[in-house]
Amino acid sequence: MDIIQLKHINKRYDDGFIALKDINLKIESGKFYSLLGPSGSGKSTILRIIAGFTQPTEGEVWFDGKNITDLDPAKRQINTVFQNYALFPHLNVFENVAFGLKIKKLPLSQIKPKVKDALHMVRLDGYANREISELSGGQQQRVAIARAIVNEPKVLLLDESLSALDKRLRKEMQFELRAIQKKLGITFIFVTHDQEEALSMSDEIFVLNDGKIQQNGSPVDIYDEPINDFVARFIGESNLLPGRMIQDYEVEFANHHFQCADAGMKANEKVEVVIRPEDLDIVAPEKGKLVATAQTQLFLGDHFEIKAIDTDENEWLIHSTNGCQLNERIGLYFDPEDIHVMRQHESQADFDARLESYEGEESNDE
Ligand SMILES: Nc1ncnc2c1ncn2[C@@H]1O[C@H](COP(=O)(O)OP(=O)(O)OP(=O)(O)O)[C@@H](O)[C@H]1O
Repeated sequence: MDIIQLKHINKRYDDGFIALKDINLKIESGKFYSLLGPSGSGKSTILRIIAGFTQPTEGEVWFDGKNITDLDPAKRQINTVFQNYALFPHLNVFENVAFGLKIKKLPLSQIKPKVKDALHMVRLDGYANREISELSGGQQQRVAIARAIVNEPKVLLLDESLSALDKRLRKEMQFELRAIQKKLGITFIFVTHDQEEALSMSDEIFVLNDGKIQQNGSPVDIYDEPINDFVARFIGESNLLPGRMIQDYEVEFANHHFQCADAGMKANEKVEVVIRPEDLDIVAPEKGKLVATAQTQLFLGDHFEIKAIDTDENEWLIHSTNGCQLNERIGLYFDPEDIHVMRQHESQADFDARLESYEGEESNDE
């Protein structure tokens, strides 16, 4: 069931800047979503519109079957965890978590067990009397989550809320957040510009750029079938080459013809081809689909990262468990289903039309 729906949301800020352009999205209950995009793409604006802190210029926000576009943020069953956690430094852990319940004038006899449960959920049993300044970054993050979940929201919004943590702690909190979401069974909407974070945590990702949703789908869909070159470049590393459709299931690039898994484009249509670095294997030159010369090689612990130039002068990035010698002639091997074909140089209007038909197909599938 959809818990949140944004319908044709546009946002123009007071200075005339258009931050969101016709945003439509559906959020189901009980799932983990990410809004993923570069800085300035409009992620936080979407979150603030869902929370009610920012009003859309046009469009509607629906929650649980009701239009809540004009509803006061405090009356929405939605809580937000901000990037800086916004904890009260002069209050201890218990008081921070209890704050919202006290505002609601709940008696202490009801507040106490609720705070205890929330602290247990984020594995901070026994920390109730600690001062905020006596906590690590990860613990502060967990207090902020406890403070949000103690209100029993149906949706929790998290705005870049792991970005202040160091890399190791961030990884730990990614697992923890996912575990908390599963345990609570409520919807999380997580804003991040980190594609690895979004891929590893989410049931579904919305990729944003320039105030528009570029693609939405499961992490695997988005990684394996990027809809345009922005998504292909933004999500993971890619080899992107210009090509041409010969016929269904046959494409030309790097001056060769290849079998591929794509159909439905016109013969001769210009396309862009994506092959992920980990889908390339290094083989003997006579066994390769292309022949290339290795230029650089880095050992990254569990694989080699190799750059090579093929006989048509295209540069390739390869992630392989086999290394090679510099300047060695190598064969590059890939399967037809590892070739992802996208239309080339689409105008914005063509892109929008295709996105619309793609979204139409998705809703037909439901
Ligand atoms: N109050 C405002 N007035 C004018 N422009 C704004 C305002 N708030 C945000 N913007 C602009 O709207 C665009 C989207 O901002 P938003 O904060 O939603 O992006 P974001 O994707 O969350 O970026 P970041 O990852 O840097 O937080 C940016 O270009 C930003 O400068």
